[in-house]
Amino acid sequence: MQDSTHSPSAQDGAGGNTPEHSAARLAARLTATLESITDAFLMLDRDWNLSYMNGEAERLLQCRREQVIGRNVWQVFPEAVGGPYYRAYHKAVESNSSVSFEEYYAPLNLWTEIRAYPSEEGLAIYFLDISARKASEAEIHQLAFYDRLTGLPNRQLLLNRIEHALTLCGRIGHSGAVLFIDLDNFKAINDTRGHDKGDILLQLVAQRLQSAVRASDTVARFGGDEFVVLLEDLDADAASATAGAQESARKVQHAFCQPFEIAGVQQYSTPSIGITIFDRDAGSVDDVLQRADLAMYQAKAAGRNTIACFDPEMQLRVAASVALEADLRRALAQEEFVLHYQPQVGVDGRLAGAEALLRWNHPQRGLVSPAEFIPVAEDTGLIVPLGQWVLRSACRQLAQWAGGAATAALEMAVNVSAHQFHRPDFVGQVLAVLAETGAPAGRLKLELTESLLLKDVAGTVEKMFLLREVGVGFALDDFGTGYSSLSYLHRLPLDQLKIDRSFIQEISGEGHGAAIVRIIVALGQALDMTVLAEGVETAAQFDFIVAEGCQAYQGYLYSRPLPAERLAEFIAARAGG
Ligand SMILES: Nc1nc2c(ncn2[C@@H]2O[C@@H]3COP(=O)(O)O[C@H]4[C@@H](O)[C@H](n5cnc6c(=O)[nH]c(N)nc65)O[C@@H]4COP(=O)(O)O[C@H]3[C@H]2O)c(=O)[nH]1
Repeated sequence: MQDSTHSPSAQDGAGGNTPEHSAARLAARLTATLESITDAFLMLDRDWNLSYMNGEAERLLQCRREQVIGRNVWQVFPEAVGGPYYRAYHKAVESNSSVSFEEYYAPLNLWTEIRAYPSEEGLAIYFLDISARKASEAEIHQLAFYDRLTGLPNRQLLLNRIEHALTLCGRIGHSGAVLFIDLDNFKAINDTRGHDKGDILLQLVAQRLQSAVRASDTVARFGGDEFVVLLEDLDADAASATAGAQESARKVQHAFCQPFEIAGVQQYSTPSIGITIFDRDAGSVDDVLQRADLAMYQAKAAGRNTIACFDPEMQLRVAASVALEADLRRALAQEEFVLHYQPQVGVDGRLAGAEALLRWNHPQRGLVSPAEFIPVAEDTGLIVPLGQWVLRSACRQLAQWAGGAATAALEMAVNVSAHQFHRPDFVGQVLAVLAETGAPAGRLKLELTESLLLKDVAGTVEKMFLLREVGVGFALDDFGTGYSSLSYLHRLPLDQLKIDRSFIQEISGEGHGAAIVRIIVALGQALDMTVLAEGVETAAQFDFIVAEGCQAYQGYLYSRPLPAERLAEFIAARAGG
Protein backbone atom coordinates (compact mmCIF):
# COMPACT_ATOMS: atom_id res chain seq x y z
CA MET A 1 0.00 0.00 0.00
CA GLN A 2 1.16 3.51 -0.77
CA ASP A 3 2.54 5.58 2.06
CA SER A 4 0.07 8.41 2.38
CA THR A 5 2.67 10.78 3.82
CA HIS A 6 4.36 10.72 0.43
CA SER A 7 1.23 11.39 -1.60
CA PRO A 8 0.91 14.87 -3.19
CA SER A 9 -2.35 15.56 -1.30
CA ALA A 10 -0.75 14.75 2.04
CA GLN A 11 2.07 17.22 1.30
CA ASP A 12 -0.37 19.96 0.40
CA GLY A 13 -1.53 20.23 4.00
CA ALA A 14 -4.84 19.62 5.70
CA GLY A 15 -8.28 20.71 4.54
CA GLY A 16 -7.27 20.95 0.93
CA ASN A 17 -9.53 18.34 -0.55
CA THR A 18 -12.31 20.50 -1.98
CA PRO A 19 -12.49 20.74 -5.81
CA GLU A 20 -11.52 24.42 -5.54
CA HIS A 21 -8.46 23.58 -3.54
CA SER A 22 -7.48 20.80 -5.92
CA ALA A 23 -7.75 23.18 -8.88
CA ALA A 24 -5.70 25.81 -7.08
CA ARG A 25 -3.01 23.28 -6.21
CA LEU A 26 -2.91 22.00 -9.76
CA ALA A 27 -2.63 25.54 -11.10
CA ALA A 28 0.18 26.27 -8.64
CA ARG A 29 2.00 23.12 -9.68
CA LEU A 30 1.53 23.87 -13.34
CA THR A 31 2.82 27.38 -12.81
CA ALA A 32 5.84 26.07 -10.94
CA THR A 33 6.49 23.65 -13.79
CA LEU A 34 6.10 26.32 -16.44
CA GLU A 35 8.50 28.57 -14.56
CA SER A 36 11.12 25.86 -14.30
CA ILE A 37 11.19 24.68 -17.93
CA THR A 38 13.91 26.02 -20.20
CA ASP A 39 11.44 26.98 -22.94
CA ALA A 40 9.87 30.39 -22.95
CA PHE A 41 6.13 29.97 -22.72
CA LEU A 42 3.17 32.24 -23.53
CA MET A 43 -0.54 31.76 -23.62
CA LEU A 44 -3.01 33.82 -25.62
CA ASP A 45 -6.76 33.76 -25.27
CA ARG A 46 -9.11 33.72 -28.22
CA ASP A 47 -9.03 37.52 -28.45
CA TRP A 48 -5.21 37.55 -28.85
CA ASN A 49 -4.75 38.79 -25.31
CA LEU A 50 -1.76 37.54 -23.37
CA SER A 51 -3.03 35.38 -20.56
CA TYR A 52 0.20 33.86 -19.30
CA MET A 53 3.92 34.42 -19.67
CA ASN A 54 6.73 32.55 -17.86
CA GLY A 55 10.00 34.03 -16.62
CA GLU A 56 12.05 32.74 -19.57
CA ALA A 57 9.59 34.46 -21.96
CA GLU A 58 10.02 37.69 -20.00
CA ARG A 59 13.77 37.37 -20.41
CA LEU A 60 13.72 36.55 -24.11
CA LEU A 61 11.07 39.08 -25.10
CA GLN A 62 12.44 41.66 -22.67
CA CYS A 63 9.19 42.65 -21.01
CA ARG A 64 7.61 42.36 -17.58
CA ARG A 65 4.56 40.14 -17.32
CA GLU A 66 2.62 42.50 -15.06
CA GLN A 67 2.85 45.08 -17.83
CA VAL A 68 1.64 42.82 -20.64
CA ILE A 69 -0.74 40.22 -19.22
CA GLY A 70 -4.26 41.01 -20.34
CA ARG A 71 -3.08 43.13 -23.24
CA ASN A 72 -3.47 42.35 -26.94
CA VAL A 73 -0.33 40.62 -28.15
CA TRP A 74 -0.20 42.69 -31.38
CA GLN A 75 -0.28 45.88 -29.39
CA VAL A 76 2.53 44.69 -27.18
CA PHE A 77 4.58 43.54 -30.17
CA PRO A 78 3.41 45.80 -33.03
CA GLU A 79 6.55 45.10 -35.10
CA ALA A 80 5.41 41.48 -35.45
CA VAL A 81 2.14 42.37 -37.18
CA GLY A 82 2.09 41.00 -40.72
CA GLY A 83 5.38 39.18 -40.17
CA PRO A 84 6.15 35.47 -39.92
CA TYR A 85 4.96 35.18 -36.30
CA TYR A 86 1.71 36.88 -37.10
CA ARG A 87 1.10 34.57 -40.03
CA ALA A 88 2.05 31.49 -38.04
CA TYR A 89 -0.31 32.37 -35.12
CA HIS A 90 -3.16 32.86 -37.53
CA LYS A 91 -2.35 29.69 -39.34
CA ALA A 92 -2.37 27.72 -36.08
CA VAL A 93 -5.75 29.16 -35.15
CA GLU A 94 -7.25 28.60 -38.56
CA SER A 95 -5.97 25.08 -38.95
CA ASN A 96 -6.56 24.22 -35.32
CA SER A 97 -3.23 22.52 -35.16
CA SER A 98 0.34 23.12 -34.09
CA VAL A 99 2.89 24.99 -36.16
CA SER A 100 6.64 25.09 -35.51
CA PHE A 101 9.39 27.06 -37.23
CA GLU A 102 12.73 28.80 -36.79
CA GLU A 103 12.85 32.53 -37.26
CA TYR A 104 15.06 35.48 -36.49
CA TYR A 105 13.45 37.83 -34.00
CA ALA A 106 16.01 40.57 -33.42
CA PRO A 107 18.38 40.06 -31.77
CA LEU A 108 17.64 36.35 -31.33
CA ASN A 109 17.11 33.27 -33.37
CA LEU A 110 14.06 31.52 -31.95
CA TRP A 111 12.57 28.12 -32.41
CA THR A 112 8.81 28.52 -31.93
CA GLU A 113 6.01 26.04 -31.53
CA ILE A 114 2.39 27.24 -31.47
CA ARG A 115 -0.34 24.97 -30.30
CA ALA A 116 -3.99 25.76 -30.72
CA TYR A 117 -6.41 24.55 -28.03
CA PRO A 118 -9.78 24.17 -29.69
CA SER A 119 -11.77 23.91 -26.50
CA GLU A 120 -10.36 27.04 -24.94
CA GLU A 121 -9.85 28.68 -28.33
CA GLY A 122 -6.54 29.94 -27.19
CA LEU A 123 -2.91 29.38 -28.12
CA ALA A 124 0.04 28.00 -26.19
CA ILE A 125 3.38 29.17 -27.54
CA TYR A 126 6.80 27.79 -26.74
CA PHE A 127 10.04 29.55 -27.68
CA LEU A 128 13.59 28.31 -27.49
CA ASP A 129 16.58 30.57 -27.99
CA ILE A 130 18.65 28.80 -30.67
CA SER A 131 21.00 31.72 -31.34
CA ALA A 132 24.06 29.83 -30.12
CA ARG A 133 23.29 26.79 -32.27
CA LYS A 134 22.62 29.04 -35.28
CA ALA A 135 25.89 30.87 -34.71
CA SER A 136 27.89 27.66 -34.61
CA GLU A 137 26.07 26.36 -37.68
CA ALA A 138 26.92 29.62 -39.43
CA GLU A 139 30.53 29.29 -38.33
CA ILE A 140 30.74 25.73 -39.62
CA HIS A 141 29.21 26.87 -42.89
CA GLN A 142 31.67 29.75 -43.09
CA LEU A 143 34.62 27.43 -42.48
CA ALA A 144 33.39 24.87 -44.98
CA PHE A 145 32.49 27.24 -47.78
CA TYR A 146 34.45 30.47 -47.37
CA ASP A 147 38.10 31.28 -47.60
CA ARG A 148 39.52 32.34 -44.24
CA LEU A 149 41.96 34.92 -45.58
CA THR A 150 39.77 36.81 -48.02
CA GLY A 151 36.26 35.91 -46.86
CA LEU A 152 35.41 34.94 -50.45
CA PRO A 153 33.56 31.74 -51.36
CA ASN A 154 36.10 28.92 -51.44
CA ARG A 155 36.69 26.26 -54.07
CA GLN A 156 33.97 23.99 -52.64
CA LEU A 157 31.28 26.65 -52.75
CA LEU A 158 32.41 27.66 -56.23
CA LEU A 159 32.10 24.06 -57.44
CA ASN A 160 28.57 23.92 -55.98
CA ARG A 161 27.62 27.15 -57.70
CA ILE A 162 29.02 26.09 -61.06
CA GLU A 163 27.16 22.82 -60.72
CA HIS A 164 23.98 24.74 -60.01
CA ALA A 165 24.64 27.15 -62.88
CA LEU A 166 25.13 24.22 -65.27
CA THR A 167 21.83 22.70 -64.19
CA LEU A 168 20.07 26.01 -64.71
CA CYS A 169 21.61 26.39 -68.18
CA GLY A 170 20.15 23.04 -69.09
CA ARG A 171 16.72 24.05 -67.83
CA ILE A 172 16.48 27.67 -68.92
CA GLY A 173 18.75 27.59 -71.95
CA HIS A 174 20.96 30.58 -71.22
CA SER A 175 24.74 30.39 -70.80
CA GLY A 176 27.39 31.39 -68.28
CA ALA A 177 31.13 31.98 -68.08
CA VAL A 178 34.05 31.22 -65.83
CA LEU A 179 36.93 33.69 -65.63
CA PHE A 180 40.06 32.07 -64.25
CA ILE A 181 42.37 34.71 -62.80
CA ASP A 182 45.98 34.22 -61.80
CA LEU A 183 48.21 36.98 -60.45
CA ASP A 184 51.29 37.36 -62.62
CA ASN A 185 53.88 38.39 -60.09
CA PHE A 186 52.50 37.04 -56.85
CA LYS A 187 55.33 34.64 -56.13
CA ALA A 188 57.89 37.42 -56.51
CA ILE A 189 55.94 39.67 -54.12
CA ASN A 190 55.59 36.86 -51.61
CA ASP A 191 59.27 36.01 -51.84
CA THR A 192 60.58 39.55 -51.67
CA ARG A 193 58.12 41.20 -49.27
CA GLY A 194 57.16 38.27 -47.10
CA HIS A 195 54.06 36.12 -46.78
CA ASP A 196 52.21 38.54 -44.53
CA LYS A 197 52.40 41.22 -47.24
CA GLY A 198 51.42 38.61 -49.81
CA ASP A 199 48.34 37.87 -47.70
CA ILE A 200 47.41 41.55 -47.62
CA LEU A 201 47.71 41.72 -51.39
CA LEU A 202 45.35 38.75 -51.73
CA GLN A 203 42.82 40.44 -49.45
CA LEU A 204 43.00 43.68 -51.42
CA VAL A 205 42.70 41.81 -54.71
CA ALA A 206 39.60 40.03 -53.34
CA GLN A 207 37.98 43.39 -52.58
CA ARG A 208 38.85 44.84 -55.97
CA LEU A 209 37.50 41.79 -57.77
CA GLN A 210 34.23 42.02 -55.87
CA SER A 211 33.78 45.64 -56.73
CA ALA A 212 34.69 45.00 -60.38
CA VAL A 213 31.81 42.59 -61.00
CA ARG A 214 28.08 42.61 -60.29
CA ALA A 215 26.83 41.59 -56.88
CA SER A 216 25.07 38.59 -58.45
CA ASP A 217 28.35 37.22 -59.84
CA THR A 218 30.41 34.88 -57.68
CA VAL A 219 34.00 35.83 -56.93
CA ALA A 220 35.79 32.88 -55.35
CA ARG A 221 39.31 32.17 -54.19
CA PHE A 222 40.32 29.00 -55.95
CA GLY A 223 43.58 28.58 -54.07
CA GLY A 224 46.93 30.37 -53.73
CA ASP A 225 46.90 33.39 -56.01
CA GLU A 226 44.11 32.00 -58.21
CA PHE A 227 40.65 33.53 -58.23
CA VAL A 228 37.58 32.59 -60.22
CA VAL A 229 34.64 34.74 -61.26
CA LEU A 230 31.45 32.89 -62.17
CA LEU A 231 29.06 34.80 -64.39
CA GLU A 232 25.62 33.31 -64.68
CA ASP A 233 22.76 34.44 -66.78
CA LEU A 234 24.62 35.33 -69.98
CA ASP A 235 22.87 35.38 -73.31
CA ALA A 236 22.18 32.03 -74.98
CA ASP A 237 23.81 33.33 -78.15
CA ALA A 238 27.49 32.31 -78.05
CA ALA A 239 28.84 35.51 -79.61
CA SER A 240 27.05 37.83 -77.25
CA ALA A 241 27.85 35.62 -74.23
CA THR A 242 31.53 35.82 -75.19
CA ALA A 243 31.31 39.58 -75.61
CA GLY A 244 29.66 39.87 -72.17
CA ALA A 245 32.31 37.71 -70.51
CA GLN A 246 35.11 39.65 -72.20
CA GLU A 247 33.61 42.88 -70.99
CA SER A 248 33.63 41.56 -67.41
CA ALA A 249 37.21 40.34 -67.85
CA ARG A 250 38.26 43.81 -69.02
CA LYS A 251 36.65 45.31 -65.92
CA VAL A 252 38.59 42.85 -63.78
CA GLN A 253 41.78 43.76 -65.61
CA HIS A 254 41.02 47.44 -65.16
CA ALA A 255 40.65 46.93 -61.41
CA PHE A 256 44.39 46.21 -61.30
CA CYS A 257 45.41 49.49 -62.97
CA GLN A 258 45.85 51.28 -59.67
CA PRO A 259 48.59 50.07 -57.32
CA PHE A 260 47.73 48.24 -54.11
CA GLU A 261 48.94 49.88 -50.96
CA ILE A 262 50.65 47.34 -48.75
CA ALA A 263 52.22 48.55 -45.53
CA GLY A 264 52.71 52.02 -46.97
CA VAL A 265 54.28 50.77 -50.20
CA GLN A 266 52.54 51.00 -53.57
CA GLN A 267 52.58 47.61 -55.18
CA TYR A 268 51.46 46.86 -58.72
CA SER A 269 50.01 43.52 -59.65
CA THR A 270 48.56 42.25 -62.93
CA PRO A 271 46.21 39.39 -63.72
CA SER A 272 46.25 36.77 -66.47
CA ILE A 273 42.64 35.90 -67.23
CA GLY A 274 41.29 32.83 -69.02
CA ILE A 275 37.66 32.76 -70.10
CA THR A 276 35.43 29.88 -70.95
CA ILE A 277 31.75 30.08 -71.81
CA PHE A 278 29.47 27.25 -70.76
CA ASP A 279 26.02 26.20 -71.80
CA ARG A 280 23.88 23.10 -71.41
CA ASP A 281 26.41 21.03 -73.40
CA ALA A 282 29.43 22.12 -71.39
CA GLY A 283 29.99 18.78 -69.64
CA SER A 284 31.04 18.54 -66.00
CA VAL A 285 32.17 21.23 -63.56
CA ASP A 286 35.71 19.88 -63.88
CA ASP A 287 35.58 20.19 -67.67
CA VAL A 288 34.52 23.82 -67.40
CA LEU A 289 37.23 24.71 -64.89
CA GLN A 290 39.88 22.88 -66.87
CA ARG A 291 39.01 24.90 -69.97
CA ALA A 292 39.17 28.17 -68.07
CA ASP A 293 42.49 27.12 -66.57
CA LEU A 294 43.88 26.28 -70.01
CA ALA A 295 42.74 29.65 -71.34
CA MET A 296 44.50 31.29 -68.39
CA TYR A 297 47.74 29.53 -69.32
CA GLN A 298 47.25 30.76 -72.84
CA ALA A 299 46.90 34.30 -71.47
CA LYS A 300 50.11 33.87 -69.48
CA ALA A 301 51.95 32.55 -72.51
CA ALA A 302 50.75 35.56 -74.49
CA GLY A 303 52.72 37.83 -72.20
CA ARG A 304 50.83 38.29 -68.94
CA ASN A 305 48.27 40.92 -68.02
CA THR A 306 46.20 39.52 -70.86
CA ILE A 307 42.82 37.96 -71.44
CA ALA A 308 42.43 34.77 -73.47
CA CYS A 309 39.33 32.83 -74.43
CA PHE A 310 39.34 29.05 -74.45
CA ASP A 311 39.99 27.59 -77.84
CA PRO A 312 39.38 23.86 -78.49
CA GLU A 313 42.54 23.59 -80.58
CA MET A 314 44.48 24.69 -77.59
CA GLN A 315 43.06 21.72 -75.70
CA LEU A 316 44.22 19.35 -78.44
CA ARG A 317 47.70 20.86 -78.36
CA VAL A 318 47.86 20.51 -74.60
CA ALA A 319 46.66 16.92 -74.77
CA ALA A 320 49.36 16.21 -77.36
CA SER A 321 52.01 17.82 -75.22
CA VAL A 322 50.90 15.85 -72.15
CA ALA A 323 51.23 12.65 -74.18
CA LEU A 324 54.62 13.79 -75.48
CA GLU A 325 55.79 14.52 -71.96
CA ALA A 326 54.97 11.00 -70.81
CA ASP A 327 56.72 9.63 -73.88
CA LEU A 328 59.79 11.79 -73.19
CA ARG A 329 60.07 10.53 -69.62
CA ARG A 330 59.99 6.97 -70.86
CA ALA A 331 62.53 7.79 -73.58
CA LEU A 332 64.93 9.26 -71.05
CA ALA A 333 64.69 6.17 -68.87
CA GLN A 334 65.15 3.86 -71.86
CA GLU A 335 68.00 5.87 -73.37
CA GLU A 336 66.38 6.53 -76.71
CA PHE A 337 68.32 9.75 -77.29
CA VAL A 338 71.37 10.12 -79.48
CA LEU A 339 73.59 13.03 -80.45
CA HIS A 340 74.37 14.07 -83.96
CA TYR A 341 77.21 16.44 -84.70
CA GLN A 342 77.18 19.21 -87.25
CA PRO A 343 80.62 20.43 -88.33
CA GLN A 344 81.53 24.06 -87.70
CA VAL A 345 84.06 25.24 -90.26
CA GLY A 346 86.29 28.24 -90.75
CA VAL A 347 85.62 30.16 -93.96
CA ASP A 348 89.12 29.01 -94.96
CA GLY A 349 87.80 25.43 -94.95
CA ARG A 350 89.49 24.39 -91.72
CA LEU A 351 87.27 22.16 -89.58
CA ALA A 352 86.96 23.89 -86.19
CA GLY A 353 84.64 21.52 -84.38
CA ALA A 354 81.01 20.45 -84.24
CA GLU A 355 77.76 21.33 -82.57
CA ALA A 356 76.07 18.52 -80.66
CA LEU A 357 72.41 18.29 -81.68
CA LEU A 358 69.97 16.10 -79.87
CA ARG A 359 67.95 13.44 -81.69
CA TRP A 360 65.24 11.20 -80.33
CA ASN A 361 65.40 7.73 -81.76
CA HIS A 362 61.74 6.92 -81.24
CA PRO A 363 60.86 3.20 -81.47
CA GLN A 364 57.82 3.94 -83.67
CA ARG A 365 58.42 7.34 -85.16
CA GLY A 366 62.11 7.08 -86.04
CA LEU A 367 64.30 10.15 -85.53
CA VAL A 368 62.31 12.99 -84.00
CA SER A 369 63.50 16.57 -84.40
CA PRO A 370 64.41 18.50 -81.26
CA ALA A 371 62.29 21.39 -82.51
CA GLU A 372 59.32 19.13 -81.69
CA PHE A 373 60.26 17.98 -78.23
CA ILE A 374 62.67 20.57 -76.76
CA PRO A 375 59.86 23.09 -76.07
CA VAL A 376 57.86 20.42 -74.18
CA ALA A 377 60.99 19.37 -72.30
CA GLU A 378 61.55 23.03 -71.39
CA ASP A 379 57.99 23.50 -70.15
CA THR A 380 58.03 20.38 -68.03
CA GLY A 381 61.51 20.77 -66.60
CA LEU A 382 62.59 17.53 -68.31
CA ILE A 383 65.17 19.62 -70.14
CA VAL A 384 67.30 19.55 -66.99
CA PRO A 385 68.03 15.79 -66.91
CA LEU A 386 67.98 15.74 -70.71
CA GLY A 387 70.49 18.60 -70.95
CA GLN A 388 72.68 16.87 -68.40
CA TRP A 389 72.63 13.74 -70.53
CA VAL A 390 73.58 15.81 -73.63
CA LEU A 391 76.45 17.48 -71.81
CA ARG A 392 77.84 14.18 -70.53
CA SER A 393 77.54 12.42 -73.92
CA ALA A 394 79.06 15.36 -75.81
CA CYS A 395 81.95 15.57 -73.35
CA ARG A 396 82.58 11.84 -73.69
CA GLN A 397 82.79 12.35 -77.44
CA LEU A 398 85.05 15.37 -76.98
CA ALA A 399 87.39 13.31 -74.78
CA GLN A 400 87.52 10.69 -77.53
CA TRP A 401 88.35 13.33 -80.15
CA ALA A 402 91.09 14.69 -77.91
CA GLY A 403 92.79 11.31 -78.09
CA GLY A 404 92.75 11.05 -81.90
CA ALA A 405 95.41 12.64 -84.10
CA ALA A 406 93.02 14.04 -86.72
CA THR A 407 90.44 15.22 -84.19
CA ALA A 408 92.57 16.42 -81.27
CA ALA A 409 91.98 20.11 -81.98
CA LEU A 410 88.21 19.94 -82.52
CA GLU A 411 85.86 21.98 -80.33
CA MET A 412 82.50 20.72 -79.10
CA ALA A 413 79.58 23.15 -79.01
CA VAL A 414 76.72 22.17 -76.68
CA ASN A 415 73.33 23.88 -76.40
CA VAL A 416 72.34 24.83 -72.88
CA SER A 417 68.77 25.71 -72.00
CA ALA A 418 67.82 28.49 -69.60
CA HIS A 419 66.38 26.03 -67.06
CA GLN A 420 69.60 24.12 -66.97
CA PHE A 421 71.84 27.15 -66.83
CA HIS A 422 69.94 28.90 -64.04
CA ARG A 423 70.09 25.92 -61.71
CA PRO A 424 72.29 26.93 -58.78
CA ASP A 425 74.50 23.88 -59.25
CA PHE A 426 75.07 24.36 -63.00
CA VAL A 427 78.76 25.30 -62.73
CA GLY A 428 79.42 22.38 -60.41
CA GLN A 429 77.68 20.00 -62.79
CA VAL A 430 79.74 21.11 -65.78
CA LEU A 431 82.96 20.78 -63.79
CA ALA A 432 81.90 17.33 -62.58
CA VAL A 433 81.13 16.17 -66.13
CA LEU A 434 84.49 17.47 -67.37
CA ALA A 435 86.28 15.65 -64.58
CA GLU A 436 84.29 12.45 -65.07
CA THR A 437 84.76 12.29 -68.85
CA GLY A 438 88.28 13.72 -69.05
CA ALA A 439 87.18 16.14 -71.80
CA PRO A 440 89.47 19.17 -72.29
CA ALA A 441 87.59 22.16 -70.84
CA GLY A 442 89.36 24.50 -73.24
CA ARG A 443 87.60 22.85 -76.16
CA LEU A 444 84.11 22.85 -74.73
CA LYS A 445 81.90 25.70 -75.97
CA LEU A 446 78.49 26.28 -74.41
CA GLU A 447 75.86 27.83 -76.67
CA LEU A 448 73.52 30.13 -74.76
CA THR A 449 70.50 32.06 -75.99
CA GLU A 450 69.81 35.74 -75.52
CA SER A 451 66.70 35.26 -73.44
CA LEU A 452 68.69 33.05 -71.09
CA LEU A 453 71.29 35.75 -70.60
CA LEU A 454 68.79 38.48 -69.89
CA LYS A 455 67.33 36.73 -66.88
CA ASP A 456 69.48 37.53 -63.85
CA VAL A 457 72.39 39.15 -65.70
CA ALA A 458 74.60 39.38 -62.59
CA GLY A 459 74.21 35.68 -61.73
CA THR A 460 74.76 34.73 -65.37
CA VAL A 461 77.97 36.75 -65.63
CA GLU A 462 79.28 35.15 -62.45
CA LYS A 463 78.64 31.62 -63.69
CA MET A 464 80.21 32.38 -67.06
CA PHE A 465 83.37 33.75 -65.44
CA LEU A 466 83.66 30.75 -63.13
CA LEU A 467 83.52 28.39 -66.11
CA ARG A 468 85.75 30.55 -68.21
CA GLU A 469 88.44 30.26 -65.53
CA VAL A 470 88.81 26.57 -66.39
CA GLY A 471 88.80 27.36 -70.13
CA VAL A 472 85.14 26.79 -71.14
CA GLY A 473 84.10 29.07 -74.02
CA PHE A 474 80.68 30.63 -74.80
CA ALA A 475 78.75 31.32 -77.97
CA LEU A 476 75.57 33.35 -78.22
CA ASP A 477 73.10 31.27 -80.24
CA ASP A 478 70.40 32.54 -82.60
CA PHE A 479 71.74 36.06 -82.23
CA GLY A 480 69.31 38.75 -83.35
CA THR A 481 66.12 36.76 -82.85
CA GLY A 482 65.59 37.46 -79.17
CA TYR A 483 65.39 40.60 -77.10
CA SER A 484 68.79 41.86 -78.21
CA SER A 485 70.03 44.32 -75.72
CA LEU A 486 73.40 45.55 -76.74
CA SER A 487 74.00 47.04 -73.33
CA TYR A 488 74.68 43.69 -71.69
CA LEU A 489 76.75 42.13 -74.49
CA HIS A 490 80.05 43.72 -73.48
CA ARG A 491 79.65 42.57 -69.88
CA LEU A 492 79.54 38.92 -70.85
CA PRO A 493 82.60 36.78 -71.48
CA LEU A 494 81.38 35.61 -74.92
CA ASP A 495 83.72 34.21 -77.56
CA GLN A 496 81.35 33.91 -80.45
CA LEU A 497 78.16 35.33 -81.93
CA LYS A 498 76.10 32.93 -84.03
CA ILE A 499 73.97 34.57 -86.72
CA ASP A 500 70.61 32.87 -86.81
CA ARG A 501 69.91 30.93 -89.96
CA SER A 502 66.75 32.91 -90.66
CA PHE A 503 68.93 35.94 -91.51
CA ILE A 504 71.23 33.87 -93.71
CA GLN A 505 68.19 32.59 -95.61
CA GLU A 506 67.04 36.16 -96.17
CA ILE A 507 70.32 37.34 -97.64
CA SER A 508 69.21 36.99 -101.24
CA GLY A 509 65.57 37.87 -100.61
CA GLU A 510 63.60 40.99 -99.89
CA GLY A 511 64.22 41.08 -96.14
CA HIS A 512 66.86 42.80 -94.10
CA GLY A 513 69.01 39.66 -93.80
CA ALA A 514 72.03 41.11 -95.56
CA ALA A 515 71.98 44.30 -93.49
CA ILE A 516 71.59 42.34 -90.25
CA VAL A 517 74.52 40.06 -91.12
CA ARG A 518 76.63 43.14 -91.74
CA ILE A 519 75.67 44.69 -88.39
CA ILE A 520 76.35 41.50 -86.43
CA VAL A 521 79.76 41.09 -88.04
CA ALA A 522 80.63 44.72 -87.16
CA LEU A 523 79.42 44.15 -83.61
CA GLY A 524 81.51 40.99 -83.29
CA GLN A 525 84.60 42.86 -84.45
CA ALA A 526 83.95 45.70 -82.01
CA LEU A 527 83.48 43.33 -79.08
CA ASP A 528 86.31 41.03 -80.11
CA MET A 529 84.12 37.99 -80.74
CA THR A 530 84.24 35.65 -83.72
CA VAL A 531 81.09 35.49 -85.83
CA LEU A 532 79.67 32.20 -87.09
CA ALA A 533 76.88 32.06 -89.68
CA GLU A 534 74.32 29.28 -89.15
CA GLY A 535 72.37 27.45 -91.83
CA VAL A 536 74.57 28.22 -94.82
CA GLU A 537 73.04 26.17 -97.62
CA THR A 538 74.23 27.74 -100.86
CA ALA A 539 77.47 28.91 -102.43
CA ALA A 540 75.94 32.40 -102.80
CA GLN A 541 75.25 32.58 -99.07
CA PHE A 542 78.77 31.36 -98.39
CA ASP A 543 80.27 34.01 -100.69
CA PHE A 544 78.22 36.71 -98.99
CA ILE A 545 79.25 35.81 -95.43
CA VAL A 546 82.89 35.58 -96.47
CA ALA A 547 82.68 39.00 -98.14
CA GLU A 548 81.08 40.44 -95.02
CA GLY A 549 83.82 39.09 -92.78
CA CYS A 550 82.28 36.10 -90.93
CA GLN A 551 85.02 33.82 -89.70
CA ALA A 552 83.12 30.56 -89.51
CA TYR A 553 79.92 28.84 -90.57
CA GLN A 554 77.88 25.69 -90.35
CA GLY A 555 75.16 24.46 -92.64
CA TYR A 556 74.06 21.90 -95.18
CA LEU A 557 76.52 23.36 -97.71
CA TYR A 558 79.34 21.83 -95.72
CA SER A 559 77.57 19.06 -93.90
CA ARG A 560 74.31 18.09 -92.25
CA PRO A 561 74.42 16.99 -88.62
CA LEU A 562 75.92 13.45 -88.60
CA PRO A 563 76.04 10.54 -86.16
CA ALA A 564 79.45 10.23 -84.48
CA GLU A 565 80.71 7.37 -86.74
CA ARG A 566 79.65 9.17 -89.89
CA LEU A 567 81.41 12.32 -88.70
CA ALA A 568 84.58 10.27 -88.06
CA GLU A 569 84.35 8.90 -91.63
CA PHE A 570 83.73 12.40 -92.96
CA ILE A 571 86.82 13.72 -91.17
CA ALA A 572 88.95 10.78 -92.28
CA ALA A 573 87.83 11.22 -95.90
CA ARG A 574 88.71 14.91 -95.86
CA ALA A 575 92.05 14.21 -94.20
CA GLY A 576 92.74 11.53 -96.82
CA GLY A 577 91.55 13.64 -99.74
N1 LIG B 1 67.39 24.65 -92.74
C1 LIG B 1 68.61 24.40 -92.31
N2 LIG B 1 68.79 23.97 -91.03
C2 LIG B 1 70.06 23.74 -90.64
C3 LIG B 1 71.15 23.91 -91.48
N3 LIG B 1 72.27 23.58 -90.80
C4 LIG B 1 71.88 23.23 -89.57
N4 LIG B 1 70.54 23.31 -89.46
C5 LIG B 1 69.71 23.05 -88.28
O1 LIG B 1 69.71 24.21 -87.51
C6 LIG B 1 69.66 23.88 -86.12
C7 LIG B 1 70.80 24.51 -85.43
O2 LIG B 1 70.68 24.36 -84.08
P1 LIG B 1 70.15 25.48 -83.13
O3 LIG B 1 70.03 26.79 -83.79
O4 LIG B 1 71.00 25.40 -81.93
O5 LIG B 1 68.67 25.00 -82.79
C8 LIG B 1 68.47 23.83 -82.09
C9 LIG B 1 68.50 24.02 -80.62
O6 LIG B 1 67.92 25.25 -80.26
C10 LIG B 1 67.61 22.92 -80.12
N5 LIG B 1 68.48 21.84 -79.67
C11 LIG B 1 69.02 20.83 -80.37
N6 LIG B 1 69.76 20.06 -79.56
C12 LIG B 1 69.68 20.58 -78.32
C13 LIG B 1 70.22 20.25 -77.05
O7 LIG B 1 71.00 19.30 -76.89
N7 LIG B 1 69.91 21.04 -75.99
C14 LIG B 1 69.09 22.11 -76.13
N8 LIG B 1 68.82 22.83 -75.07
N9 LIG B 1 68.57 22.47 -77.31
C15 LIG B 1 68.86 21.71 -78.40
O8 LIG B 1 66.82 22.49 -81.19
C16 LIG B 1 67.05 23.35 -82.30
C17 LIG B 1 66.85 22.63 -83.57
O9 LIG B 1 67.79 21.66 -83.72
P2 LIG B 1 67.90 20.85 -85.07
O10 LIG B 1 66.55 20.43 -85.50
O11 LIG B 1 68.96 19.84 -84.88
O12 LIG B 1 68.37 21.93 -86.07
C18 LIG B 1 69.69 22.36 -86.07
C19 LIG B 1 70.33 22.01 -87.40
O13 LIG B 1 70.01 20.70 -87.84
C20 LIG B 1 70.92 24.37 -92.83
O14 LIG B 1 71.81 24.59 -93.65
N10 LIG B 1 69.63 24.61 -93.15
